[in-house]
Amino acid sequence: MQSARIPATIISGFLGAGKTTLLRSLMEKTTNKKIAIIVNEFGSLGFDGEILKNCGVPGCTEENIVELANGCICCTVADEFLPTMEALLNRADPPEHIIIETSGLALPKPLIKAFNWPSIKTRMTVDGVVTLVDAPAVLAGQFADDPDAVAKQRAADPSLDHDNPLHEVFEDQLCSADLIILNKVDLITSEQAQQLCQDIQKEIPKAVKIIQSSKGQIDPEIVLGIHAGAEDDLNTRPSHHDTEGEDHEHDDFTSFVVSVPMVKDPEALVQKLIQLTNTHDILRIKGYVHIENKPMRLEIHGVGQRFNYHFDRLWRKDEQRNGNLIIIGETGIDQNAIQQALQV
Ligand SMILES: Nc1nc2c(ncn2[C@@H]2O[C@H](COP(=O)(O)OP(=O)(O)OP(=O)(O)O)[C@@H](O)[C@H]2O)c(=O)[nH]1
Repeated sequence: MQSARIPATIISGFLGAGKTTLLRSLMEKTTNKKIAIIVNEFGSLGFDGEILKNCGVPGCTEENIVELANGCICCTVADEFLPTMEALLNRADPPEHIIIETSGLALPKPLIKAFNWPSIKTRMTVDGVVTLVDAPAVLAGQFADDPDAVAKQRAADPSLDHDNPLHEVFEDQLCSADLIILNKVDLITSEQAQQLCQDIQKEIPKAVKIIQSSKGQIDPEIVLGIHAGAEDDLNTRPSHHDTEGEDHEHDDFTSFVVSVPMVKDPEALVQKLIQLTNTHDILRIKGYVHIENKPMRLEIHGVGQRFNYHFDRLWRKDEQRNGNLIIIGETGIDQNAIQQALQV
């Protein structure tokens, strides 16, 4: 008799939608199961993994968290993802559930397909693809297509369907989902949330449950235990990756790390970052900064023009108090100008 397959949950959602926050909340609330986490990042610094390892939740240990940084998981499936999964499965004491946080730019479908790889197909199944949506970002039109531009493009080349790479990633992440979480509803009205749920339902080809949340506060029973078997159900999940092959949206985005000297006033730094976000095509900023006379490091998050920060932990004695910010933006962004602006 074949033994039960280990379920895996894929958490998808655009940059800054709240994936790490949800993951942390799921780990906090799930104490009866041995969960392993795979965290994938577009940038080269393992920032999300660092947050989880420092969050103090008992299940979030070094051993349980595997980081796959430097590229989107959907492009490195064979080289990195599959060996990582095999290593987890071959542990003497394998996990009972695996949660994979994809990078905000990853297209979920190639990852779902990887579960049909012979070495893991008989031992694992995709329990569900959960896609987080940043409600205020959608409301602000961040993922909107420009219908006129699309029409013109289609006339020139019928194989193209969109002019906005953000929309393509957004659409792919929605179309792959078994469950959609409209997150950050604390920042919008309930009428706006309802309207967004209706708008999202129109974007996707099948009926998918959409739930609302703030800070990823959701009962883990809803998120873990969907029993979708997504790898056997690929045809209902249309993706731009199906037609574009390896040459897909990631070419439109870039990521780099800027070092930031010690800062006197966090608020002044945030104002500068907002200004940079207004003048350059920056989508996401995250990292740690050294604040003058403060023994703790400052964790900063910028999602579009919305920034927040808090002191996360004491600098360690053996640690250089280097400030580093990961910047993710559209290709062609002026890295030198951004780096220079942050040196003063
Ligand atoms: N107001 C509000 N803020 C939220 C919510 N969920 C997450 N955030 C904040 O949004 C920022 C980004 O959250 P993350 O959980 O790091 O988002 P992410 O999707 O993991 O980000 P990437 O991995 O960079 O794509 C952080 O500052 C969070 O505190 C929410 O429901 N409401």
